Amino acid sequence: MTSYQSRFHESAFGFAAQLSLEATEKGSPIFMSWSTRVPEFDHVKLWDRARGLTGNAFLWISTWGGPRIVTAGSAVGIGGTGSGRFADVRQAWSEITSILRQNCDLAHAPGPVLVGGFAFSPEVPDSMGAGSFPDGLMTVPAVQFISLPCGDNYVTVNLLIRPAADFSQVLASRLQLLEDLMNLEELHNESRAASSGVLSKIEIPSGLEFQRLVERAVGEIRAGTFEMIVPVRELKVTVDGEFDLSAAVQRLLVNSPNTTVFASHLMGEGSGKCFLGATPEYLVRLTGGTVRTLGLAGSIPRGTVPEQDSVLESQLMADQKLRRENSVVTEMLRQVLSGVCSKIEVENEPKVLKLAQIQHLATEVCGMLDRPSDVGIFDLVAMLHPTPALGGHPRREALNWLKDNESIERGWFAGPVGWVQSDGSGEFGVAIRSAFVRNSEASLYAGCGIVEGSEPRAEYEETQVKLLAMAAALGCL
Ligand SMILES: C=C(O[C@@H]1C=C(C(=O)O)C=C[C@H]1O)C(=O)O
Repeated sequence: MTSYQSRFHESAFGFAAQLSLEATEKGSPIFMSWSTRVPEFDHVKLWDRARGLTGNAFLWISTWGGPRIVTAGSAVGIGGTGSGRFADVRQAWSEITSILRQNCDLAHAPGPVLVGGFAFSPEVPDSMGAGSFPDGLMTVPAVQFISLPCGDNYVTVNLLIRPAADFSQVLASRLQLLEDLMNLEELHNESRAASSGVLSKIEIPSGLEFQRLVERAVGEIRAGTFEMIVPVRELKVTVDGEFDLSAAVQRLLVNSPNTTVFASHLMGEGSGKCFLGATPEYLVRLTGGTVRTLGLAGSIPRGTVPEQDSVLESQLMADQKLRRENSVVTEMLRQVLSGVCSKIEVENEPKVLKLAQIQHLATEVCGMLDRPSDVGIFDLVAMLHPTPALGGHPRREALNWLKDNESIERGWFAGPVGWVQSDGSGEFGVAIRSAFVRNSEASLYAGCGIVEGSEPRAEYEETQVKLLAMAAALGCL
């Protein structure tokens, strides 16, 4: 045991012993979150090691700022089902935070972080079988690593301490896990058979059928059923061997500017399953009562040379159809926030958000919560999801039509994925530009906003462009 590891032991065991006495005296449990500062670490290597050691690992690295997070294992898993999945998690998290105790020798330690995500729609039957992700699953990790924007890095061990119960075995195993995670220099690539080639690629539905779906959607728009809708398609790729998830995350980080890279790995039956992506869109960011959300809709490809790129950018800004798409989304966000916020600010005009292969119209909407103690991040998620950018407008009519007409299960695609801290701050991205990977099979997804005047062929091509980043990351272009 190195000297700092023995310091970890002394400090964490001392704190736990004190809390155990208190819990026994009070006759009720205490949730311990013990943190210490550590040197800078390699997030992707840690995540890879965490999934190898525990099966349950989460990574979040965002260009929106905020913390960079890697977690390992689970101290508490919180499931949520059906349309109440957000409220289920909110309730369980508030129970945990009400019995939370952190060691107070570190003033800025982040405390426990709740990480995970939710399915796009809980109403869709699970055709992915036991391999898929649940309606909602957020985890208080056994061990977490957080890099704060100020440059400080913390490691935290979380543990539920029950009255009159022995905590020492579980704590010792969490500290052992921490030690194993931190010994990165000893990390030899666990022998996972890397994929040696693509065996098959299947479009669901076929390109032609998807274009017909878009055509039907445009017909419904003309008939007045809804104003905007976002059909999604899937690309199922099978490879020989296994996908290299660590390389995929690394590639996303390097090749996807202006996005948040996330990767949630869970133990499946007998093997792991992973949902990962690099999303340019956030559903909600909450800090100190300030809410931010993003209207991201209206897209055009990037140019191959700078002159062509700026011509395309001007076209994007001038296109009335695309501007309308963006304003439908922004208006809904504004309306939702106006129910719970004051001082709402909406940018006058969209900005152009440039990604590697595509550029989007983006309008930020922000406000101050009127009653931050009553309305929290899970309430905001429940109100905002799904925005017209991923469902349609009006919401109910659009979702009903998708349920009857879209031939895939979205799973966690386009659902909220993110993290929350014990003070209620946190962020949820919209999980697009993502894939669900299990063994040798990956499902990549892409959708497109359809409004009056949308052309099926152009929309299909837009989804092709949106699939590129994930396909390149997984090595199956
Ligand atoms: C549905 C997706 O993206 C959404 C649709 C967009 C559009 O149609 O212009 C743009 C950004 C996203 O809100 C996707 O990437 O799959």
